[in-house]
Amino acid sequence: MRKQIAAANWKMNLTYQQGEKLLNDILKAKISLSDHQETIFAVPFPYLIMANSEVANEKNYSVAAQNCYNKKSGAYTGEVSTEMLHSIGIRYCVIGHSERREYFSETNEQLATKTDLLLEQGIQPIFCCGESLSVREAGTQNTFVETQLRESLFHLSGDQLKNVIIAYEPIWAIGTGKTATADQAQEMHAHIRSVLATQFGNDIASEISILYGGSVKAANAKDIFSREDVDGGLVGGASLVTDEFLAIIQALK
Ligand SMILES: O=C[C@H](O)COP(=O)(O)O
Repeated sequence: MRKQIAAANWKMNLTYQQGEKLLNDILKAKISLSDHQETIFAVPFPYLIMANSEVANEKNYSVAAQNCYNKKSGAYTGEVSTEMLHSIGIRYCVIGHSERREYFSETNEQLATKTDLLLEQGIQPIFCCGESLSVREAGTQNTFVETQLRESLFHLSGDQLKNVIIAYEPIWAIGTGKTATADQAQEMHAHIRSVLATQFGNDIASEISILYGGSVKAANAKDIFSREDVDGGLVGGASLVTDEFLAIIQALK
Protein backbone atom coordinates (compact mmCIF):
# COMPACT_ATOMS: atom_id res chain seq x y z
CA MET A 1 0.00 0.00 0.00
CA ARG A 2 1.34 3.45 -0.87
CA LYS A 3 2.17 5.81 2.01
CA GLN A 4 -0.53 7.99 3.53
CA ILE A 5 1.08 11.25 4.62
CA ALA A 6 0.17 14.22 6.80
CA ALA A 7 2.69 16.91 5.87
CA ALA A 8 2.82 20.17 7.81
CA ASN A 9 4.13 23.16 5.88
CA TRP A 10 4.93 25.87 8.41
CA LYS A 11 5.93 28.28 5.62
CA MET A 12 7.56 31.46 7.04
CA ASN A 13 5.78 31.25 10.38
CA LEU A 14 6.74 30.72 14.03
CA THR A 15 9.89 31.63 15.95
CA TYR A 16 12.34 28.87 16.81
CA GLN A 17 10.87 28.62 20.32
CA GLN A 18 7.29 28.53 19.06
CA GLY A 19 8.21 25.88 16.49
CA GLU A 20 9.95 23.74 19.08
CA LYS A 21 6.93 23.94 21.39
CA LEU A 22 4.49 23.08 18.61
CA LEU A 23 6.57 20.07 17.62
CA ASN A 24 6.84 18.95 21.26
CA ASP A 25 3.12 19.30 21.83
CA ILE A 26 2.31 17.28 18.72
CA LEU A 27 4.82 14.52 19.53
CA LYS A 28 3.65 14.41 23.17
CA ALA A 29 0.25 13.23 21.93
CA LYS A 30 2.00 9.99 20.90
CA ILE A 31 -0.21 9.24 17.93
CA SER A 32 1.23 6.01 16.67
CA LEU A 33 1.52 5.62 12.93
CA SER A 34 1.31 2.35 11.05
CA ASP A 35 3.94 1.28 8.52
CA HIS A 36 2.06 2.87 5.64
CA GLN A 37 1.53 6.21 7.43
CA GLU A 38 3.91 9.13 7.88
CA THR A 39 3.86 12.62 9.36
CA ILE A 40 6.31 15.13 7.92
CA PHE A 41 7.12 18.60 9.24
CA ALA A 42 8.36 21.04 6.57
CA VAL A 43 10.05 23.66 8.72
CA PRO A 44 12.15 26.77 7.96
CA PHE A 45 15.85 26.10 7.27
CA PRO A 46 17.17 27.32 10.66
CA TYR A 47 14.91 24.83 12.47
CA LEU A 48 15.78 21.71 10.47
CA ILE A 49 18.41 20.29 12.84
CA MET A 50 16.28 20.91 15.92
CA ALA A 51 13.20 19.37 14.29
CA ASN A 52 15.13 16.38 13.05
CA SER A 53 16.45 15.64 16.51
CA GLU A 54 12.94 16.02 18.01
CA VAL A 55 11.53 13.35 15.69
CA ALA A 56 14.62 11.12 15.79
CA ASN A 57 13.06 8.49 18.03
CA GLU A 58 9.52 8.71 16.72
CA LYS A 59 8.52 6.05 14.24
CA ASN A 60 7.35 7.50 10.91
CA TYR A 61 7.70 11.14 11.95
CA SER A 62 10.09 13.03 9.67
CA VAL A 63 11.27 16.47 8.68
CA ALA A 64 11.35 18.21 5.30
CA ALA A 65 13.01 21.33 4.00
CA GLN A 66 10.65 23.78 2.29
CA ASN A 67 12.96 24.40 -0.66
CA CYS A 68 16.44 23.82 -2.05
CA TYR A 69 18.51 25.45 -4.77
CA ASN A 70 18.80 24.17 -8.32
CA LYS A 71 22.61 24.21 -8.42
CA LYS A 72 24.98 21.74 -6.84
CA SER A 73 27.23 24.23 -5.00
CA GLY A 74 29.11 27.46 -5.53
CA ALA A 75 28.76 31.23 -5.31
CA TYR A 76 25.00 31.45 -4.70
CA THR A 77 24.79 33.57 -1.57
CA GLY A 78 21.85 32.74 0.63
CA GLU A 79 20.90 29.50 -1.09
CA VAL A 80 20.83 25.98 0.36
CA SER A 81 21.98 22.94 -1.63
CA THR A 82 20.61 19.42 -1.61
CA GLU A 83 24.02 18.19 -0.45
CA MET A 84 23.76 20.48 2.60
CA LEU A 85 20.33 19.06 3.39
CA HIS A 86 21.63 15.51 3.03
CA SER A 87 24.58 16.32 5.30
CA ILE A 88 22.20 17.13 8.18
CA GLY A 89 20.05 14.04 7.63
CA ILE A 90 17.04 15.54 5.84
CA ARG A 91 15.01 12.98 3.88
CA TYR A 92 12.28 15.10 2.28
CA CYS A 93 12.10 18.47 0.55
CA VAL A 94 9.08 20.41 -0.72
CA ILE A 95 9.66 21.86 -4.19
CA GLY A 96 7.57 23.88 -6.59
CA HIS A 97 5.15 25.24 -4.04
CA SER A 98 2.87 27.72 -5.79
CA GLU A 99 4.20 30.50 -3.54
CA ARG A 100 7.70 29.84 -4.87
CA ARG A 101 6.44 29.60 -8.42
CA GLU A 102 4.63 32.93 -7.98
CA TYR A 103 6.97 35.05 -5.82
CA PHE A 104 10.30 33.58 -6.94
CA SER A 105 9.37 32.80 -10.56
CA GLU A 106 10.32 29.13 -10.29
CA THR A 107 9.90 27.28 -13.55
CA ASN A 108 9.07 23.69 -14.37
CA GLU A 109 12.56 23.36 -15.84
CA GLN A 110 14.25 24.50 -12.61
CA LEU A 111 12.08 22.06 -10.72
CA ALA A 112 13.26 19.24 -12.97
CA THR A 113 16.83 20.09 -11.91
CA LYS A 114 15.89 20.34 -8.24
CA THR A 115 14.23 16.93 -8.50
CA ASP A 116 17.41 15.42 -9.95
CA LEU A 117 19.67 17.02 -7.34
CA LEU A 118 17.42 15.84 -4.50
CA LEU A 119 17.21 12.28 -5.79
CA GLU A 120 20.99 12.22 -6.22
CA GLN A 121 21.23 12.92 -2.48
CA GLY A 122 18.60 10.34 -1.55
CA ILE A 123 16.10 13.04 -0.55
CA GLN A 124 12.48 12.56 -1.59
CA PRO A 125 10.97 15.58 -3.35
CA ILE A 126 7.45 16.58 -2.37
CA PHE A 127 6.61 18.03 -5.75
CA CYS A 128 3.79 20.61 -5.71
CA CYS A 129 1.54 21.26 -8.66
CA GLY A 130 -1.82 22.94 -9.12
CA GLU A 131 -3.75 25.48 -11.09
CA SER A 132 -4.84 29.07 -10.48
CA LEU A 133 -8.45 30.20 -10.29
CA SER A 134 -8.39 31.54 -13.85
CA VAL A 135 -7.16 28.18 -15.18
CA ARG A 136 -9.86 26.37 -13.20
CA GLU A 137 -12.53 28.77 -14.48
CA ALA A 138 -11.35 28.18 -18.04
CA GLY A 139 -11.70 24.45 -17.41
CA THR A 140 -8.12 23.70 -18.47
CA GLN A 141 -6.82 22.51 -15.11
CA ASN A 142 -6.13 18.96 -16.27
CA THR A 143 -3.79 19.95 -19.10
CA PHE A 144 -2.20 22.64 -16.94
CA VAL A 145 -1.25 20.16 -14.21
CA GLU A 146 -0.24 17.56 -16.78
CA THR A 147 2.25 20.06 -18.27
CA GLN A 148 3.74 20.74 -14.82
CA LEU A 149 4.26 16.99 -14.33
CA ARG A 150 5.55 16.40 -17.83
CA GLU A 151 8.10 19.23 -17.78
CA SER A 152 9.47 18.51 -14.31
CA LEU A 153 9.17 14.76 -13.82
CA PHE A 154 8.85 12.89 -17.11
CA HIS A 155 12.60 12.68 -17.67
CA LEU A 156 12.86 10.39 -14.62
CA SER A 157 12.99 6.61 -14.74
CA GLY A 158 10.17 4.72 -13.08
CA ASP A 159 12.47 3.72 -10.23
CA GLN A 160 13.33 7.37 -9.64
CA LEU A 161 9.70 8.46 -9.76
CA LYS A 162 8.88 5.99 -7.00
CA ASN A 163 10.81 8.30 -4.66
CA VAL A 164 8.74 11.36 -5.54
CA ILE A 165 5.68 12.45 -3.57
CA ILE A 166 3.19 14.64 -5.43
CA ALA A 167 1.18 17.38 -3.72
CA TYR A 168 -1.77 18.74 -5.68
CA GLU A 169 -2.61 22.21 -4.42
CA PRO A 170 -5.18 24.25 -6.32
CA ILE A 171 -3.91 27.80 -5.81
CA TRP A 172 -7.43 29.11 -5.34
CA ALA A 173 -7.79 26.94 -2.24
CA ILE A 174 -4.51 27.86 -0.50
CA GLY A 175 -4.99 29.91 2.64
CA THR A 176 -8.37 31.08 1.37
CA GLY A 177 -10.60 28.86 3.47
CA LYS A 178 -12.04 27.72 0.13
CA THR A 179 -11.33 24.00 -0.03
CA ALA A 180 -11.72 21.93 -3.15
CA THR A 181 -14.55 19.52 -2.54
CA ALA A 182 -13.53 15.93 -1.90
CA ASP A 183 -14.94 15.15 -5.36
CA GLN A 184 -12.81 17.84 -7.01
CA ALA A 185 -9.72 16.59 -5.19
CA GLN A 186 -10.40 12.96 -6.15
CA GLU A 187 -11.04 13.92 -9.76
CA MET A 188 -7.69 15.70 -10.11
CA HIS A 189 -5.77 13.07 -8.13
CA ALA A 190 -7.17 10.34 -10.39
CA HIS A 191 -6.16 12.43 -13.39
CA ILE A 192 -2.61 12.86 -12.03
CA ARG A 193 -2.35 9.13 -11.42
CA SER A 194 -3.55 8.37 -14.94
CA VAL A 195 -1.03 10.83 -16.41
CA LEU A 196 1.73 9.10 -14.42
CA ALA A 197 0.44 5.70 -15.54
CA THR A 198 0.64 6.71 -19.19
CA GLN A 199 4.30 7.61 -18.83
CA PHE A 200 5.54 5.18 -16.17
CA GLY A 201 2.99 2.35 -16.20
CA ASN A 202 0.19 1.42 -13.81
CA ASP A 203 2.33 -0.43 -11.28
CA ILE A 204 4.50 2.60 -10.63
CA ALA A 205 1.65 5.13 -10.75
CA SER A 206 -0.27 3.15 -8.14
CA GLU A 207 2.68 3.40 -5.73
CA ILE A 208 2.95 7.20 -5.80
CA SER A 209 1.50 9.12 -2.86
CA ILE A 210 -0.53 12.10 -4.04
CA LEU A 211 -1.33 14.60 -1.28
CA TYR A 212 -4.01 17.27 -1.39
CA GLY A 213 -3.23 20.81 -0.17
CA GLY A 214 -5.49 23.83 0.20
CA SER A 215 -7.35 24.77 3.37
CA VAL A 216 -7.21 21.26 4.84
CA LYS A 217 -8.36 21.36 8.46
CA ALA A 218 -9.59 19.05 11.18
CA ALA A 219 -13.17 19.47 9.99
CA ASN A 220 -12.61 18.37 6.38
CA ALA A 221 -9.51 16.13 6.47
CA LYS A 222 -11.31 12.84 6.98
CA ASP A 223 -13.67 13.40 4.07
CA ILE A 224 -10.90 14.48 1.67
CA PHE A 225 -8.41 11.79 2.74
CA SER A 226 -11.05 9.07 2.43
CA ARG A 227 -11.07 9.35 -1.37
CA GLU A 228 -9.35 6.60 -3.27
CA ASP A 229 -6.56 8.61 -4.89
CA VAL A 230 -6.00 11.08 -2.05
CA ASP A 231 -3.11 9.89 0.10
CA GLY A 232 -3.13 12.57 2.79
CA GLY A 233 -2.44 16.28 2.75
CA LEU A 234 0.07 19.11 2.65
CA VAL A 235 -1.25 21.44 5.29
CA GLY A 236 -0.41 25.10 5.84
CA GLY A 237 -2.44 27.16 8.34
CA ALA A 238 -3.96 24.25 10.26
CA SER A 239 -0.52 22.68 10.78
CA LEU A 240 0.35 25.59 13.08
CA VAL A 241 -2.37 24.66 15.57
CA THR A 242 -1.66 21.60 17.72
CA ASP A 243 -5.18 20.19 18.00
CA GLU A 244 -5.98 20.85 14.36
CA PHE A 245 -2.89 19.07 13.12
CA LEU A 246 -3.33 16.17 15.54
CA ALA A 247 -6.82 15.62 14.15
CA ILE A 248 -5.43 15.77 10.62
CA ILE A 249 -2.84 13.10 11.42
CA GLN A 250 -5.62 10.96 12.85
CA ALA A 251 -7.66 11.39 9.69
CA LEU A 252 -5.09 9.46 7.62
CA LYS A 253 -6.33 6.20 6.11
O1 LIG B 1 1.58 23.94 1.67
C1 LIG B 1 0.44 24.07 2.08
C2 LIG B 1 -0.56 24.69 1.26
O2 LIG B 1 -0.10 25.85 0.65
C3 LIG B 1 -1.90 24.85 1.89
O3 LIG B 1 -1.94 25.94 2.77
P1 LIG B 1 -3.28 26.15 3.65
O4 LIG B 1 -3.53 24.84 4.32
O5 LIG B 1 -2.94 27.25 4.60
O6 LIG B 1 -4.37 26.48 2.67
